[in-house]
Amino acid sequence: MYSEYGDVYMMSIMGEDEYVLCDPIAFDAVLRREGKFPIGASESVIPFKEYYDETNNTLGKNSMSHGPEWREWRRSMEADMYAEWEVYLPAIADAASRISKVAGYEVTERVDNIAFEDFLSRSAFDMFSSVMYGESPRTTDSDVVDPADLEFVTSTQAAFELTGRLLFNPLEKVFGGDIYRSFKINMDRTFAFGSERTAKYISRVTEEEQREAGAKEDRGGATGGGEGNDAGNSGCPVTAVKNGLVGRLVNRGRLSVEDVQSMSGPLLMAGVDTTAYVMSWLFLNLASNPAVQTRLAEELRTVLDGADVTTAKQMQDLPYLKACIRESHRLTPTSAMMTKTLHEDVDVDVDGMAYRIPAGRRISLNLRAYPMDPRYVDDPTSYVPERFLPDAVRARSGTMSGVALDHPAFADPFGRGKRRCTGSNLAIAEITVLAARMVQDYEISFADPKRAMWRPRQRLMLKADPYPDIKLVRRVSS
Ligand code: HEM
Repeated sequence: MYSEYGDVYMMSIMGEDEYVLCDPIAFDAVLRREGKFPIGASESVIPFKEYYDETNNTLGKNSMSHGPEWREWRRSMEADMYAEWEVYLPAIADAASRISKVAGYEVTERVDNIAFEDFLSRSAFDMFSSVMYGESPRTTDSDVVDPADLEFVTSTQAAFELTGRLLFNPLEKVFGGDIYRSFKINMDRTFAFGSERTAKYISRVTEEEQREAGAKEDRGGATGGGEGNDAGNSGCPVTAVKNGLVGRLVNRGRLSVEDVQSMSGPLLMAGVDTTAYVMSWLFLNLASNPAVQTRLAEELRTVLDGADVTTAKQMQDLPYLKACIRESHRLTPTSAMMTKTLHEDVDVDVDGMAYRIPAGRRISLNLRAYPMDPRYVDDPTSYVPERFLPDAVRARSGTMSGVALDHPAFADPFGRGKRRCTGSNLAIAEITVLAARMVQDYEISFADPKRAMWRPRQRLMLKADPYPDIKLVRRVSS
């Protein structure tokens, strides 16, 4: 569309006309007008919105609204989601290390092997659960996996996939078709699982605390009133839940235990397959480009020398890994658009022409236009992480290439402004830690290079279809 119509055009997506801008600087004018209670991109995912209405999930409804109730919902968890990197990195690193230990066997060696794409969904679930509950459920290890956890992974995967299909076939719901029925079953399972897991976790740690307190009392050392408990004195009954996001949310005292339970399903839903899709493109790009992988393995060896990434400093010291992730987003983003809807009309200037975009009309920034334009980007269809190394970025600063490659709108897949993804730091940490571990441990390639062909397919996010079979071979040095 961009090459045919230029910097601004209109198109109809999901039955609604929307403006599409290609210039990120013009899109900045939209962002500046988003106001105090911006409309979130998630609000256009109608199947979720309707599901929350039907199941009377108040926090779910708040998350998909744009008034004071949305802000309160967001504030109730933001501080814990955007916590210091070091808070969650060790748990993520532990999960990633367990994942990588079994990856070669599970994906390549076992007769009944796990498709790499599914392995990544399980990996994302293991890492995110480690963040939520302080320990990994190890769904990537077929010897120890709990079938209930596996059912969760399959249900979210299905719900995610079916949401995409429903978006493009809204009549499915009207006529109560199979896609809608299946979507509902999988959403119910996902949410029941999240709530139940969280309840179990909270009661387990509460019991542990009571046992510890009892033991202290027996030794005559009990002080009472929760004193000496670094989980805080919020008045919350679950003072012992120190580990993990769930514990931090409960202990902050803005949400009740029941609130956290009802948020767990939606958070797992928002945090698992999104991350898996981004990782699936990254590993696909690495498998397609062995020279890049070799250079990355060399950087990891030099900086980490076999260790896991557990500190923010280590993350900073891996510019090539960062560039690989950044280049993967440029070449194969999980969504081709960043979308906003404003409460008021906005005037946008593009090439000296003024466009008035009415309130309530969707406006998108095309993430594939400038970053793939050969006038601004050399060899745009190739995967070249070197273009995102600090020297290259500095050299093009102030040029159109700098805009096309380095404008913040193109930096990552998490959106911008007040509705930016609350899980962005967690997702970046998970992707970085797992990629660092896997590339240190394995050479990642296609099982059958001749048959490794795919096309991007639009569901809720863009995915490679069919996802090629991946082969993992242990690196000699590891
Ligand atoms: C790589 C993985 C992820 C991607 C690509 C992603 C992408 C996005 C995008 C594009 C938005 C909409 C932003 C907007 O409205 O402008 C969003 C919102 C959101 N994301 Fe993520 N996300 C990811 C991981 C996560 C994780 C791990 C969580 C953690 C639970 C999470 C929780 C949320 C929530 C709660 C919102 C709603 C924020 C709001 O409306 O105020 N996401 N995400």
